[in-house]
Amino acid sequence: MNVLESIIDGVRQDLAVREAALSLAEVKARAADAPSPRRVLDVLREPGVGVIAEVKRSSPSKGALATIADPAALAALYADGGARVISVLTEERRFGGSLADLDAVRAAVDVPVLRKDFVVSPYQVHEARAHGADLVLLIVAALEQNVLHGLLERVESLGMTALVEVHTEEERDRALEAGAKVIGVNARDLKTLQVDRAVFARIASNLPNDVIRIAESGVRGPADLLAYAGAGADAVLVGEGLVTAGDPRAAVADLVTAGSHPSCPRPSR
Ligand SMILES: O=P(O)(O)OC[C@@H](O)[C@@H](O)c1c[nH]c2ccccc12
Repeated sequence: MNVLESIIDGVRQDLAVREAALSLAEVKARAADAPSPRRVLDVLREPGVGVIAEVKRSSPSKGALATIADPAALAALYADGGARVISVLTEERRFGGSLADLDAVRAAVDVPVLRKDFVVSPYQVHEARAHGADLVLLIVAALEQNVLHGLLERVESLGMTALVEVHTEEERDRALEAGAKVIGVNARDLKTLQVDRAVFARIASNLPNDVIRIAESGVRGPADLLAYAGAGADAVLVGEGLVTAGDPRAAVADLVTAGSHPSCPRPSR
């Protein structure tokens, strides 16, 4: 079993517990009662390279990164620093996240919020909406093509936006075939956990013009943002570099400043 498969194993076990506690019908009813999702595509198309700031306590590759006793306070600092979107990991076993974190962050900020998890079932999509998510991550490597299609349609039918994550050319083609409007290229291979920042340039270079491109993982500071910008990124998704920063607001602001400076390479589309 590779790392991704073993993470998904645990995710399915935890999901079974939640499904036994709360029916799909009840989750759907809660999702229907939730305030409407925000319009994410417009936010991601604003000028300059955007920053998606992640609430991330730990990871399978690095172990514990930060305690984050108050995820709402961290998210508020991120938003204050100029983050366009806040990403909240809700996977518990490897990343130390929870749906309670998502609730707390949702209540603390006005910017769009991403539910970052290993989504394999429609239940999790309705759950994301019920907890106020505006975006949902779908990882192509974790999904059969027909399941990817179905989940993407469900995300959009609830008014949310799918961030469709790829790591290879084949996965990129599958994301496009499924109708992805926002594609995240993860520099980290979830099967081996190795980071290779060059993957973004290779995979993002021949995406259709109207697809929004997010560079995920490995951003340590403004220089990495500028490199991804030069390869056509509309936004970068940053976790470790922000949760380990002494001043997360300033760390986000430094990235935002680099991404909006006139010398920053702009997506020429
Ligand atoms: O901490 P980093 O290197 O800045 O990476 C953030 C983000 O890209 C990473 O957390 C991530 C990307 N795709 C994922 C899928 C599941 C869990 C986590 C992720």
